[in-house]
Amino acid sequence: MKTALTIAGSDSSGGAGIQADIKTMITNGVYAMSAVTALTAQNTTGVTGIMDVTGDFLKQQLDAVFTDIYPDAVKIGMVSQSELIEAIAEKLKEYKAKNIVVDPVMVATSGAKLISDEAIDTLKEKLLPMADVITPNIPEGEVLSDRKIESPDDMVTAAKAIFEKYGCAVLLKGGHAMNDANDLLYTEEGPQWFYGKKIDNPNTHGTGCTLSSAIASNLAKGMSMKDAVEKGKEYISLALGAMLNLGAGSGPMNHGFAVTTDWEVTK
Ligand SMILES: Nc1ncnc2c1ncn2[C@@H]1O[C@H](COP(=O)(O)OP(=O)(O)O)[C@@H](O)[C@H]1O
Ligand SMILES: Cc1ncc(COP(=O)(O)OP(=O)(O)O)c(N)n1
Repeated sequence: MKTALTIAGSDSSGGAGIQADIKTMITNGVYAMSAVTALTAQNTTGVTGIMDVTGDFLKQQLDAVFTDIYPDAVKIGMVSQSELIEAIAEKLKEYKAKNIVVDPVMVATSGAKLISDEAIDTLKEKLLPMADVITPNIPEGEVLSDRKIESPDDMVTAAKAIFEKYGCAVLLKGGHAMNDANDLLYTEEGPQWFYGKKIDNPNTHGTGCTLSSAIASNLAKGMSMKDAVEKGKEYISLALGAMLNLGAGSGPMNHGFAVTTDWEVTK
């Protein structure tokens, strides 16, 4: 069985963060492991508290994982402090991690800031150059490219700028800010659009975490970047399309839409 590691924050409501990542990895057929960067007290209406782990403890978790069950892919999500980003960069280098997917999580849909300004600089300097692919949404793409993104043409210009700056593939996600759920992958082969029908579902909590984990799972299984993105997008469309409706705010998706509840022990 192929293996994947998520390095991210815990979402107590289970819709985003580590919990979304693990559900996604299981449903996509890989063995899931985690290194927790922070605990959040969070539900579908917002984030009420964040408690970061220490850099040393994050390193301990990464040592424990990499020296025992080596991950075929690594997904990185919420990392709010520079010290933690530096710890991740050091360990990924030490263990020669492969298939690194960085979701540069900055602000939750509910409006909570999930990274310090100083840590954004460290992310740019230390982690993005190590990534195989980064998956910013439109506001994150604006921060990384230093330009406004207001149209599909702007998406191409911004993704190219990020690709050239950090030397990794860029999947700029159109989901939240544009009319359609069209995402743009920029690689050394240039731009490629992945078109998606916008699903009329207000429950989009954790879409970014979920897509990046699906892509990491697909890379772990040996897919090309294009296939990993295409299949990842299919997965998120099905999870959103399952129309789960939980909580008072923007609720979670049904990550396990393909999991059956009527299994039986065969004798
Ligand atoms: N309503 C929707 N219908 C279909 N796909 C969506 C919808 N909202 C987001 N997506 C898709 O979910 C993925 C995550 O994108 P996005 O929601 O922009 O990320 P983030 O959670 O980081 O803001 C993208 O593939 C995007 O196109
Ligand atoms: C612990 C934690 N990590 C990441 C996020 C943000 O998740 P994302 O997938 O970008 O989803 P939305 O916040 O846009 O719904 C989070 N909320 N919590």
